[in-house]
Amino acid sequence: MTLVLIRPAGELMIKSSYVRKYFLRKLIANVSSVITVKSWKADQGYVIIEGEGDINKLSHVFGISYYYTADEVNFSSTQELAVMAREKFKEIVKGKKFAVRVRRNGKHNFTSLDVAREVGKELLPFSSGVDLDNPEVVVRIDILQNKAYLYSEEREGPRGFPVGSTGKTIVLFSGGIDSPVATWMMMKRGARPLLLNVMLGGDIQKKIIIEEAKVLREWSGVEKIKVYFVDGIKLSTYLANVNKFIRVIMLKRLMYKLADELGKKSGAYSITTGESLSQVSSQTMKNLFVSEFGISRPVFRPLIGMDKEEIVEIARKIGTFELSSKMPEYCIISSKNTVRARLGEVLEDENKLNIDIKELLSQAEVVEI
Ligand SMILES: Nc1ncnc2c1ncn2[C@@H]1O[C@H](COP(=O)(O)OP(=O)(O)OP(=O)(O)O)[C@@H](O)[C@H]1O
Repeated sequence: MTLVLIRPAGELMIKSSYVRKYFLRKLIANVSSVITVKSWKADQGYVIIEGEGDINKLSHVFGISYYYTADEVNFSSTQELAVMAREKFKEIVKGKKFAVRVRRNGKHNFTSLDVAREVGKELLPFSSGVDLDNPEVVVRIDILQNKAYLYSEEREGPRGFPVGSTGKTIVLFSGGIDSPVATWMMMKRGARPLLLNVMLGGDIQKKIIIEEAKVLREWSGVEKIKVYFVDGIKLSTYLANVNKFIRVIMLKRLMYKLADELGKKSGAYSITTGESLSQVSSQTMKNLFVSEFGISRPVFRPLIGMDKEEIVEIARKIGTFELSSKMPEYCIISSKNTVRARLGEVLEDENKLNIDIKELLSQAEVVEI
């Protein structure tokens, strides 16, 4: 059995005690999906877990700032603690420049610096000296009242809120580079994503999307991810009669309407897209206004202010970039697209289409990952 310490994201810990407990329960549920949790307790900004498994997997659990394994010791004086720290760390600092970092919670008649000095003095003879700025090894001690946790390596978590803690969002998911990143960013804020794809590209597109959803699933803890595949070819036949300059905007409106309807059915209160301002002609401010006009759910666009390089960097980090790059160009609805669609004209043409969004959605194929 290993002792795992988690420092939850700061945002989570400043909530009122009731709300904090809610978030912590979600966090532990998601942690339990990647390691075995035998027991856990929350103590002054820490979650202390007795468990086992591969703790590297905690790097994919939102809501964690830092995580590490540690030894727990009881102590009654700083001298006693320094001796215990010497026994644990003397081999690790051997021949190395080291630093001692102490964090302290609770009431004590000593400071963190007092402990760092005493531990430093004990370890000095085994090491090649103290270097506070560029140490080769760091000796770390977290003090919680009369207990101390000794460790040398702390790992950074992804921060954010636990997935599933802040509600569901319908993601318009094309499977290109942007929408997986937008999904991940909403998951980072605790949202559980339901992916909606308007299938215009056939089996290869579908296969890639499922693979991308599997990558995102590695970040979603206990929450499964559903993908809804809507028949896009059927949808595009309706668009054949629409003026080619507004065809793409019309398609976008229909996608938003599908997402709104799915949100109604599944209790999701928002829609997420991978749009970034003016990246392509359908993403000008005017066209975004026309696309989402009359949609009842708020549309979240986590990438709105990012450029392509920034988006690609995140896609690489989360592991979706390779898959997105394999996405073939599919069925061009129109290559001529206005940058300033007129709302009146679009709404008028939309009325003539007479598309049954509910029926289209009810025929969607659903894959759960
Ligand atoms: N076939 C589709 N099914 C569902 N949503 C889509 C589809 N195509 C586009 N979208 C949504 O519209 C957004 C903008 O798509 P667009 O094709 O204009 O730009 P993009 O830069 O290619 O986006 P992405 O990289 O996500 O494919 C996408 O991020 C996604 O949210």
